[in-house]
Amino acid sequence: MLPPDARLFGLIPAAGHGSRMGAALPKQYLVLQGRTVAEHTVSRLLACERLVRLVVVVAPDDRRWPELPVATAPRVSTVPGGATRAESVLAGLQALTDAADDDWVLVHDMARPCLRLADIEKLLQACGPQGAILALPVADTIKQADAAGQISATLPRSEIWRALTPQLFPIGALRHALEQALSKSQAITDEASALELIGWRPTLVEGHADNIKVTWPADLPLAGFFLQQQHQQQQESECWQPSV
Ligand SMILES: Nc1ccn([C@@H]2O[C@H](COP(=O)(O)OP(=O)(O)OP(=O)(O)O)[C@@H](O)[C@H]2O)c(=O)n1
Ligand SMILES: C[C@](O)(CO)[C@H](O)COP(=O)(O)O
Repeated sequence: MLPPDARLFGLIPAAGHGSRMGAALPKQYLVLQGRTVAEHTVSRLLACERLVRLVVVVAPDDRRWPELPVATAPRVSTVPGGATRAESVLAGLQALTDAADDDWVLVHDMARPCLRLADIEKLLQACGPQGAILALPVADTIKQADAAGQISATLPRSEIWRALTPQLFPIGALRHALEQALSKSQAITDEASALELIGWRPTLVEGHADNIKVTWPADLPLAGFFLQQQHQQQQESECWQPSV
């Protein structure tokens, strides 16, 4: 469990340009259910009342972010990102000047707008001393491919999980691990892999399958469906009255 006396900060890497989406604007500014992906995602994190404040890491040439209502939320601030996700996350950590090394940070992709508050709370509760990440066990059989696109191995499915975000770590440890990985030009695609490189073994916490990362064009209508489904479920639960 997150240490009761530790403060919790949020960090959203949002400095990417969404090349795989191939849209006319960065995917975090595409609209789903009447709001941008960015507004959905930031709102999901701000729903966590334990979050002291939230740093959003934006592209240095981002002119859209300041136009969003969430940009003026009291707990939100921004910092320019870098050329890679890891550099952007490190820039966000360096902006947490009011945080101590033993405070904790929740890193969540701006591209994951369907995150549930219940999953954030589950992560905070299940977190071990070496951090934790939301993840999903895989249902399909996993094949490893060779350079020619042919099967080179079938991996043990019971040991395979798909990493999601948020990913939760002590701020000092994450900053050190990212600095180490970047100084050695080690390719890392999530925060946990940087900690693994310094020998940490973060805890895997099962999340929900609707916490998808909007990456490809086909992900957009799916994320829209999940947002609509979650909104409907919330309305039904608010209207539900226990029978006396
Ligand atoms: N230099 C970068 C690259 C990515 N990200 C962020 O990291 C998250 C996950 O990255 P990804 O889905 O790859 O986003 P993009 O890099 O924008 O997408 P693509 O790789 O298709 O260009 C996104 O919220 C993205 O904005 C970032 O902050 N800084
Ligand atoms: C962090 C992540 O979402 C875990 O699956 C993923 O690694 C991000 O990868 P991306 O290439 O930065 O989208």
